[in-house]
Amino acid sequence: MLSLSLSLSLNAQPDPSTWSPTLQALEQSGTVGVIPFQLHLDYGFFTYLDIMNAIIPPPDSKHADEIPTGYSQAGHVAHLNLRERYWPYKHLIATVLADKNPTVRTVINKLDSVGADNAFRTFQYEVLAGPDDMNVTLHEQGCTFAFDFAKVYWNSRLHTEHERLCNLFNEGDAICDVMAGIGPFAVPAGKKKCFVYANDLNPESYNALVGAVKTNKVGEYVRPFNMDGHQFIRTATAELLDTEYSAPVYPKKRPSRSDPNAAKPAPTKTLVQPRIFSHYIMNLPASAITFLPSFIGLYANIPNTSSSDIRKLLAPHTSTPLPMIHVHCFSTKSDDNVAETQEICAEISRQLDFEITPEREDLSVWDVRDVAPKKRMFCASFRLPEEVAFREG
Ligand SMILES: C[S@@+](CC[C@H](N)C(=O)[O-])C[C@H]1O[C@@H](n2cnc3c(N)ncnc32)[C@H](O)[C@@H]1O
Repeated sequence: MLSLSLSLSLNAQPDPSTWSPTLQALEQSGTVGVIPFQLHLDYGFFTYLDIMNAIIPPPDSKHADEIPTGYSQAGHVAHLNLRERYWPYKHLIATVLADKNPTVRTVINKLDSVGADNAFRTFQYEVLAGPDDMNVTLHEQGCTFAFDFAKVYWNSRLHTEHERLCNLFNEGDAICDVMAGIGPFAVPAGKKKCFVYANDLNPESYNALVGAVKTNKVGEYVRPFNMDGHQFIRTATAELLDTEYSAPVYPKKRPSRSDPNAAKPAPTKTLVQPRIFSHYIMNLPASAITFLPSFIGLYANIPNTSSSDIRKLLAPHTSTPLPMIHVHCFSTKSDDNVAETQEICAEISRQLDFEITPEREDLSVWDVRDVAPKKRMFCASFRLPEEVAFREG
């Protein structure tokens, strides 16, 4: 905690020539009187920005950036990404940030860009203020997540994207989350009573996901896996086709826990797990598009199940459409995202060896967020083409 105080006093015989013309006029007309007064302002009075503006030299033409106000927060950890110009002030910035934000206990500075050299998207960091405690607990979409921020990927700035995709899912849908991390799509989808197969290659993410499934009581709906995503797309698809499973749905109001004699209420209905995923999510923007070849011949090469049997599970034989694929990726930035949409479609087409055009009715390219001055994150969503899913080869 810093300490800072400032006293301002008007002396007993103030010099009216130093006053503003308005104050002089008001005093002369007798409307106001001027008396000695001492104003004591301490550290608590000043905001983070007041203090930074007073301490950090103003930007010059070479450094036109502003005082660093941006940070992201995961539980009690605030995560700065300071420009070089602010490095000499980093401990001061961090201390004031922690002092001025009651929910921040630890402030860290990122030392490299997320996952530049690391498949699990974790990062090197230094602690600038507070204890080196990266075990955080946080809440998103009414779910609780506890994890070691040093060992798994997390980004609070993706909360609207997590929510946007979860809003597309309906109760009883089967969802395949190929790079699930600690479960910010999977666990809320499970709360919505979707049947989720959730996977992450990072064993630490998998462990945190298992914990979140337990904490949020979604074990009947979410199954965690720990394997490579390419393989998972195929094994999860085959396993779902081969799995008979249903989950009872109980009335919302459960009897009081304090009454040991209260009987468990009867289920109001039973949800039957579908044999076909409605949605595949692939949030690994640096490389998820390169996982698309795993969808080629997805339904043509299932052990012990012929593709004609699978066709019978799908429209037009039933009301089940082919799955939607949501693949995250990076591209450049423009005002209208037109060139980026074309470029993303071209890359998807190349990976699937099947043309996906921007005009396609089932295609959308969603602008998720800007991640760097010239870099934007997108989510391309499209329905898996029948020709791709059933391609023999
Ligand atoms: C950008 S994070 C997204 C995690 C989560 N979906 C979210 O929104 O927070 C990407 C995740 O992909 C995982 N990952 C990296 N390579 C993978 C692979 N080959 N197969 C499966 N998961 C992988 C990482 O461990 C990381 O948790």
